[in-house]
Amino acid sequence: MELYPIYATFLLLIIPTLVFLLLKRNNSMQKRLPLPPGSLGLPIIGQSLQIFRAMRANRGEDWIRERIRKYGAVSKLNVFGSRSVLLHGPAANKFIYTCDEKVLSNQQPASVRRLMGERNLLELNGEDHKRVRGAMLSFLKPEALRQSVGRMDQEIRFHLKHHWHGKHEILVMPLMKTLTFNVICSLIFGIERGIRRERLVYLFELLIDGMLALPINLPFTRFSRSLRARSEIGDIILELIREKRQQMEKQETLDNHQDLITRFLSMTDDDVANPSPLLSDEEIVDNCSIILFCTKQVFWTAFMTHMDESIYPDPSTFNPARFDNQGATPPYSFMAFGGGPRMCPGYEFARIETLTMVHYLVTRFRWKLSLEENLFGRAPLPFFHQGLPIQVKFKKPLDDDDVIM
Ligand code: HEM
Repeated sequence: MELYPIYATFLLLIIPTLVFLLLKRNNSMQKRLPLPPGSLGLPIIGQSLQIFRAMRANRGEDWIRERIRKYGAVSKLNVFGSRSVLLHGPAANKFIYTCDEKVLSNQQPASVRRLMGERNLLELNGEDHKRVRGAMLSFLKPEALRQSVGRMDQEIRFHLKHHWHGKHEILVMPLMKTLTFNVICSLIFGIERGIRRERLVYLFELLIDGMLALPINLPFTRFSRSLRARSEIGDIILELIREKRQQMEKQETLDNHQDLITRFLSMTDDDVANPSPLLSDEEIVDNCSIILFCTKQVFWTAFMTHMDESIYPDPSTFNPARFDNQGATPPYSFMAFGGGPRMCPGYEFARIETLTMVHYLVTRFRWKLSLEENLFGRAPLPFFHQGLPIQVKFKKPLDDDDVIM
């Protein structure tokens, strides 16, 4: 195998729009094929610090643009100890999402693999990828999601009642993170509100923080704290698996659509005489963890394609309608949810959650921005300065009956 795409997880956190491919290690092929232009920088460090610095100063896009200007749409670089390739544009997006996995296979940097687990969907290829993705989609496809909309709605109403009602000003960004986490905890993990949910929130923050740190595993580093958090998250999910299995054995839980873990546990392979679980416990742990990571809206694979003026004129103006008519743009130009066999399986889930929230915002609230200028940055994850404060007024408060406690 010659080129490995580093899936969005780590580097795409910090380099919107880009997919990095590990350069081939096959020496004989290297002799025959020239490497793309670009420098690899210092050993191990490569361009990592430059990228971090640019991101922190909110100049990540400029850094990438400059690199593309200097070396073209395909260039080599060295990030976090991995020799990599930066690809840009719809043709590159198409290549990444459609090419044969013998040419290009999904693989994340070793540090990300340690944090996210070897068996998460982003790591899997071929039959394993198809099997696990199929299991996940059996829960996330629109027909199945119909059964979850009610609970999503409850979580959103509960959230509005507890975090928005009675307030004059709220910070949108942290609250939206809280809401997303609670929806995922309810629908994916099947965890009730309470101490275990709160512990999981805390641990996930540590986990994500470590993914943005240099991967040095010493007792005092962010990376090592993140590894410890990952281990505890794994224990919590394993505990949930044990509890749900017991419930299922006692037939206390018959609805295998109640959450994703229960769904996974209810699925077996095709061997009718002697069926085995479709997913191992390790696969359940890794894939539930990766969902939480995915929903922290960290995939910016195509950021630079979306900012390409030749495809989307005036790209910095707020105009979501520009993505409505995808027939008018070249294929693989709208990449917010990826494409091809790795297209985001949570697309409908995210859409329903967004629409439900927007429904309540429009029908129950009026709001206006508190700051004249709401500065947007990346550090390296995207964020609004001061958390995007808004002033809210209720048109029609939710009744107590609306919220199921
Ligand atoms: C607005 C919210 C979301 C956005 C913008 C988003 C974006 C993306 C993108 C761009 C990819 C493909 C990345 C690549 O191939 O390099 C992806 C993959 C994925 N997403 Fe999402 N996602 C969102 C929400 C969700 C949700 C709610 C879930 C689950 C409930 C989810 C689960 C996944 C998984 C498991 C993958 C890996 C798919 C595979 O490798 O086959 N995402 N997402």
